[in-house]
Amino acid sequence: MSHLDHTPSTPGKFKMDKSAYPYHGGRLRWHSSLAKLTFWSFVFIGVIFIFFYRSPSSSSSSSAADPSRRSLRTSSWGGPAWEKKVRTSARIRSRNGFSVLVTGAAGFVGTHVSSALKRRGDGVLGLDNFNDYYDPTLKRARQALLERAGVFIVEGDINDAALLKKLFEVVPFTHVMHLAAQAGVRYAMQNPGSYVHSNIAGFVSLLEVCKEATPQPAIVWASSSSVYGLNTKVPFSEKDRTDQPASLYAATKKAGEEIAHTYNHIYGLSLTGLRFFTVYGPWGRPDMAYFFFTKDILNGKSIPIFEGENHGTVARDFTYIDDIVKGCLGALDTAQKSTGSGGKKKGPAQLRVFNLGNTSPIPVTNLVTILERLLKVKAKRNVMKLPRNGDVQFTHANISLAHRELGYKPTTNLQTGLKKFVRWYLNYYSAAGKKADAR
Ligand SMILES: O=C(O)[C@H]1O[C@H](OP(=O)(O)OP(=O)(O)OC[C@H]2O[C@@H](n3ccc(=O)[nH]c3=O)[C@H](O)[C@@H]2O)[C@H](O)[C@@H](O)[C@@H]1O
Repeated sequence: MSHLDHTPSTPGKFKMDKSAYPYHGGRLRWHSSLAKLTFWSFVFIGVIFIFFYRSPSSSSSSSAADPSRRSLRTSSWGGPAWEKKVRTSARIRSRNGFSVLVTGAAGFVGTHVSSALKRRGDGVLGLDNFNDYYDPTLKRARQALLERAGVFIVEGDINDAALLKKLFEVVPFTHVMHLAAQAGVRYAMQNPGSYVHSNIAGFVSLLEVCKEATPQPAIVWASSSSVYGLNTKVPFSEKDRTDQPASLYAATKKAGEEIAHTYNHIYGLSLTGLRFFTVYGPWGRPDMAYFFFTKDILNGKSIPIFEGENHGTVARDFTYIDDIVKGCLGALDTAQKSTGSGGKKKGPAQLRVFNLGNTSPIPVTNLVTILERLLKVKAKRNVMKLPRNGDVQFTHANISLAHRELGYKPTTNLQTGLKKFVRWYLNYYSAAGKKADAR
């Protein structure tokens, strides 16, 4: 029974008792019809007014019109003060530096990459729609962090072509680091539309604007280890098949790789896809297992630990955020220029895909043991069969291509990386708790 079923019936309050109306004459009926007509006219005018008042203007984020994005605000942009902020944030401060548009800048990887670029003197402008797929206060805290570093995040959606065009008018970006996406493997069963909206429509919207830009930027973007899907050949190499995705999330990332091929082929856009392997670390994503395991272990809640058929090990090639950031910067630094301009291809352009993993898969049960040691709390383990909702049993990256071409060399093992995560987690949430107590 839903709680609505418990709503008390209050006939005395809500039921109209006919006897309470003393008038039944013809004149009064005429009066009441006139009153009804006036009333409904007002309602009609009111509805029209509300409709026009609330419909988004061309300068607001289209995300607000799409409930699947769950963007919390209608952003507004434009105007001299806003343009000045955009320009200042994107200004290059080192010799041979880049000006980079980072989409998904308030996200986990986006925040780390933005601050690393800014630190070395590149110009960085962020773009993020601040949707509420997970706690937006964490995204706002990351935004505050970047603001202190001099990175401005424009609030808007990658599907907002007018906004993207405006950004390229204001700044001739040399590079785009495209990290905005609907992440998470299992959530795709709950909200498939949001994956299509961000990972496919959003990516195309961005590429359409990039291809028209003069100069065209070079684009580095986040694909995913999940594209290997049901591939059983390990370690996963870029040459392996990726045509058996196990989740819609994986399918949209795979689609992204094909879309990248098309825009490279037709328009001469330089495109580099990075297949991230289960990235973790400080300022991470609360929807990921290492993050909510930490929370639940501390709260004494049991944690679901997946295992394969016949108690088979479920393992991931967990990769620490600082290593991923180095891989992203390596990809930007080695990206060649796009060859087209104003929507026309002038010659062949670079098209690349790299694995960015750690090359040492760790069973999820070991991850939990490390967390128990770091948190000094025993986990309540609830071992269960890997549900059929998109998860694969095992990931393992072959990173020799990224090593050769990008100089990528991960140096952080899971024990060390989780130690840094736990330190951040305890600090961040104890500070947040103190703030809440003070309110
Ligand atoms: O590598 C990637 O490309 C992907 O990595 C993660 O996906 P996933 O590896 O599934 O990361 P988690 O959701 O944190 O799961 C980690 C491990 O914990 C396991 N798990 C997850 C949830 C749970 O309740 N119990 C459990 O045992 C999963 O099966 C998996 O083996 C990210 O969520 C994706 O956005 C990303 O694209």
